[in-house]
Amino acid sequence: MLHKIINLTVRDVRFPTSLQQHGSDAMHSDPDYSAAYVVIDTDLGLKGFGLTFTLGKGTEIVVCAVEALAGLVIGKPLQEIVSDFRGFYRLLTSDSQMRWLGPEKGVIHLATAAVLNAVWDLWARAEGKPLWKLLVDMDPKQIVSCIDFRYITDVLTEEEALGETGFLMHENQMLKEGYPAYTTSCAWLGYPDQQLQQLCTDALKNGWSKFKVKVGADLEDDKRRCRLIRQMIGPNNTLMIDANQRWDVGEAISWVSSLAEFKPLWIEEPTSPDDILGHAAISKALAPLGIGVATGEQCHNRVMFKQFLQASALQFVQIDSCRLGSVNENLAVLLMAHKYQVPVCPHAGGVGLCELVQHLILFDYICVSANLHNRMCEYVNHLHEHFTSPVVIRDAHYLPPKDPGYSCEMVESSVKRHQYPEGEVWKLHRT
Ligand SMILES: C[C@H](O)[C@@H](O)CC(=O)C(=O)O
Ligand SMILES: [Mg+2]
Repeated sequence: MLHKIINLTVRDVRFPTSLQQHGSDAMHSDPDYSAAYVVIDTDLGLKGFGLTFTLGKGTEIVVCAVEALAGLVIGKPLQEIVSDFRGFYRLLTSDSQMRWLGPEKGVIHLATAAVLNAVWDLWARAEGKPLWKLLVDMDPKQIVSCIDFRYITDVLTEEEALGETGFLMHENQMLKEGYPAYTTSCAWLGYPDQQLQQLCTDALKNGWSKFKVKVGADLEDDKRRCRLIRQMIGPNNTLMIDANQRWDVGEAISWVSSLAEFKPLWIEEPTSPDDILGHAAISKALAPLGIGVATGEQCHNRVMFKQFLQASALQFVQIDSCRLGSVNENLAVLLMAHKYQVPVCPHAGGVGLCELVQHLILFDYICVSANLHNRMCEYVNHLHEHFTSPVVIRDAHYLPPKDPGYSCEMVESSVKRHQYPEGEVWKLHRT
């Protein structure tokens, strides 16, 4: 723990996923899965790796924001950071000049996530544990000491939070069976029906039973695609639909009502991610149809999640390891979701997100929720080969990672090839 941070580098790493429409949805028709990839060096040689997920062009802006935050990290001993992690989170999010860019939202918060993810990775490596195990082994007081309770004490105080964690059940069950997953990889919006059918057939053979379909661009297309998938997966498997913020509130209600015959468990991001009362209205209108509302991948911070929960505006909380202020802020959301008894189903559609978020949901199950009803973690099957400790999926379950850290170290040759604009992959695509 005597490691002192002596340097922080950040690189713009992009994958040309849009060429084959991987990751496409009703609002993001050309998504190049990308990351602002952070490496922190320490005086004793140990490194920490972190990232935040972005799409193509936006990455360069996040890289600038990470560079702006670097000065707050370099020179700090790891021990000093983790012995007052709440204070360090505040230092990064409350800098009196940079907070004007957020506060705690947008580019500056994505950058905060990248930096803090690297610090958590460093801490877990220093302890020789995968991050989920580092969290599970902490006593509840230490967990709670990592959380900034500013703006959420009307819903969750520090004392209450102590009572929401610490069951320590089911670790062995997770090690044996893993955490249930669903797949989004069969039905990105830009995939033709034939590809969708083929991918769905393969997924069923590989034991998948929960599927998410992108919707929202054209109602007739949505009906055809949902019918196709429902016919293939049968009545007992689970279907979810995701509109990526395409509709106004009234439109969301009528559009989703016309897809109700396909029995989706949830409609994800039906409207603007900032419209809490709009989500509440949609939730209320769709409840009689048995369809819940899921959101979170573009929910800025714990304060927004608090209000979504207070307003009964969502029935599934989708935490994101790179949108919120890293583990610290995600812990706050997990504990608030538990208080409201709303299931957490993490978002993972992006590069590195599966690798990261599996740690958080394992902690949630083992120490907070102890419940698997209507709970599952998203899985997408792209780009795992670029990580040194890629996720391991068995029978549609995430197996707990064993390597020390937060699983987001990238293979250095992959980083070099995909670095924008000088990597060889991008030289090829620009000629
Ligand atoms: C642009 C991303 O692929 C997005 O569509 C992911 C997403 O909404 C999800 O995984 O859910
Ligand atoms: Mg989504």
